Amino acid sequence: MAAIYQAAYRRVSSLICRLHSTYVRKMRYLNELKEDDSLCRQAQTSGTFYLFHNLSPFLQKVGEKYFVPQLSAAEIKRILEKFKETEQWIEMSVLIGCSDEHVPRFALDLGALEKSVIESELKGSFTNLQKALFVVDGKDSPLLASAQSLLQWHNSHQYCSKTGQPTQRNVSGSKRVCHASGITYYPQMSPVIITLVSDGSRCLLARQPSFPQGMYSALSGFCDMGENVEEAVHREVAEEVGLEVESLWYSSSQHWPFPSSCLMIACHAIVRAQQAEISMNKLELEEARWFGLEEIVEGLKREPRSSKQDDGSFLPWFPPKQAIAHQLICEWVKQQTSQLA
Ligand SMILES: NC(=O)C1=CN([C@@H]2O[C@H](COP(=O)(O)OP(=O)(O)OC[C@H]3O[C@@H](n4cnc5c(N)ncnc54)[C@H](OP(=O)(O)O)[C@@H]3O)[C@@H](O)[C@H]2O)C=CC1
Ligand SMILES: [Mg+2]
Repeated sequence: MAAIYQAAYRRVSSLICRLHSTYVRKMRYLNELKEDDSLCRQAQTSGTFYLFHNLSPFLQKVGEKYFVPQLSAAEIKRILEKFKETEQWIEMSVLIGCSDEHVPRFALDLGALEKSVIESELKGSFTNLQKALFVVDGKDSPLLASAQSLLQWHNSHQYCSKTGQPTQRNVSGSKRVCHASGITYYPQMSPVIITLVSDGSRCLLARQPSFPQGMYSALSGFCDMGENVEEAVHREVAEEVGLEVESLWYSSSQHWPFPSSCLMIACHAIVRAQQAEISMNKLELEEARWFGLEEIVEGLKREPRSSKQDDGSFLPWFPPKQAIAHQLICEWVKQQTSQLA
């Protein structure tokens, strides 16, 4: 009788499985890989690998385009053999996703091996993430950013902050455990709000001293402990430019790997036009000012290279399309132009 029930249960389960979308099956599979060490170890033998060297991703250049190659486990072993290293290195990789066909993707940092040997063997170069993110295809940059953030997190969480004992990672790299204290550590992200303030007809952009010359961006800031997104937006706008937000709405979010794993939560905010006088916080900002629609449209067309003028000053330009600040600015332009139409 039990066997009949079991067979019926299996048939229903497999039917449910077939009914699930590709996306749902993929997410379920990834979750299984995170939870099941032996399944994940097995997956490493059939997976593909993104290589890093001291947190810089490996890129190949074909003509003017940059690609992020996915290497097979066999190719990784071939590189390791060159250094007379064993395939145990593969265990240091972290799971970062999988294809629709359930081919798992891992990231592996070979920072302890000679960079130039790998580069000449694989015909490419390890490129600083600050450059890599902006030259690769748009679909690859979020993957590189999350892979690098996870590798960086493992790098800096080797020890338990309570006992000082080494922590051990699971096979997928989704967590680390201190066996002495029983504490489980999960990869951390810092929530950061980014807000494009408008007074109805102008928008407010600012420069931090560390920004490249001529670049202006929306206001941003780390959320404080216990604060919600709305409170963080109100506080940051008050702190940085001395204005009181009247209303705000959420736009979208983005994982941002600088300085290390931020969750950027992007919002639009409105301040009253009658109370729009900026009082800038000079400790955080170098400049903050209002921009009209025309100036924003011109700035969006400008390349950083073409912003320098003959007298040495810089015309304003805005963050590139990979940054969520760019998206906020484009949304504001759309809003304004639809109001004018
Ligand atoms: N993707 C995008 O479009 C954009 C992304 N950003 C990102 O937003 C982030 C935050 O922006 P920013 O305006 O500088 O933030 P803040 O205005 O909060 O100022 C940064 C300062 O806050 C302190 N701080 C508080 N909490 C943290 C934390 N968890 N991690 C690091 N520093 C913290 C540090 O001060 P102290 O050093 O004195 O302790 C730091 O220098 C940056 O990492 C930046 O890369 C910013 C603009 C655009
Ligand atoms: Mg700030």
